[in-house]
Amino acid sequence: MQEKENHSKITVSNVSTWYGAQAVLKDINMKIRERAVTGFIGPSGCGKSTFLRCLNRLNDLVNYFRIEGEITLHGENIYSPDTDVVLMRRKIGMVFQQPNPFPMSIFDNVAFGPREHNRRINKKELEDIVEESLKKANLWNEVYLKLNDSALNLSGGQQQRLCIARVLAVMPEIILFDEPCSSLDPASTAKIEELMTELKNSYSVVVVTHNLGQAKRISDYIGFFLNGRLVEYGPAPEIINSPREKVTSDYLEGNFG
Ligand SMILES: Nc1ncnc2c1ncn2[C@@H]1O[C@H](COP(=O)(O)OP(=O)(O)OP(=O)(O)O)[C@@H](O)[C@H]1O
Repeated sequence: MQEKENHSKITVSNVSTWYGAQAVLKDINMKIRERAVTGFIGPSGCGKSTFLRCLNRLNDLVNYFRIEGEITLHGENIYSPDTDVVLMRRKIGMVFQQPNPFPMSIFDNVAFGPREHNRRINKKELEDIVEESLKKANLWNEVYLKLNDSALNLSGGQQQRLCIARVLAVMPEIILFDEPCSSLDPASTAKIEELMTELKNSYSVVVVTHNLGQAKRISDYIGFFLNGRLVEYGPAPEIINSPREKVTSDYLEGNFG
């Protein structure tokens, strides 16, 4: 079946990675589509998080990490020595497994990035960005009367939506989610899934998930990783209903992992 033409934002070419002597990712090639949810699945330890973190160079923080190959955003290699890493990470935001709000007010959490970006931003501009970001993260109605309260007093699910608002406030193009619901209850999980589905109208969303049900519910494209290789990648209905590889169907049927 011919794949529907869709613009891609990120192109990954021949990416292999190592932690010290341990090879983790092996020759990964893929294009990540614009305005779609791309889900990465696979058993524990297969390299999904490592790969996600390659997409905004978070592994740079590990000094024994090494990468070969190329990852381009709009045709520019993000691993080029000329890359402004701070600017690149603003375009490619990340939401982590554990909600990690800063120990400051709800307002200041969302205002943090825009203030860093533009020291002379005025109060009204900042208030508008905070309101808009909280609305896009479906949190505004729950917090607009207590913007000066500590973010740490919010529930886990609210904290995760605050972290999403914090990413949105710096106007990213791509949002990476690393198992964003693994610490949340089913109701909070449903809200984050709904939000990811809404966000794809304006952003490219990439999500690592252990939860196959979640991958099936929200993904437009799915990549199945095993032992550091991208075994299969394509439109979600094809991967779910007629995977090419037997190992993919075994995983989807819950036979391992
Ligand atoms: N900072 C690190 N230092 C050394 N090894 C690491 C580091 N992070 C991950 N690894 C190793 O790399 C391999 C892939 O891990 P990774 O977390 O990317 O897999 P994963 O598929 O996301 O797993 P999980 O689903 O359990 O989170 C594992 O063997 C892991 O131990």
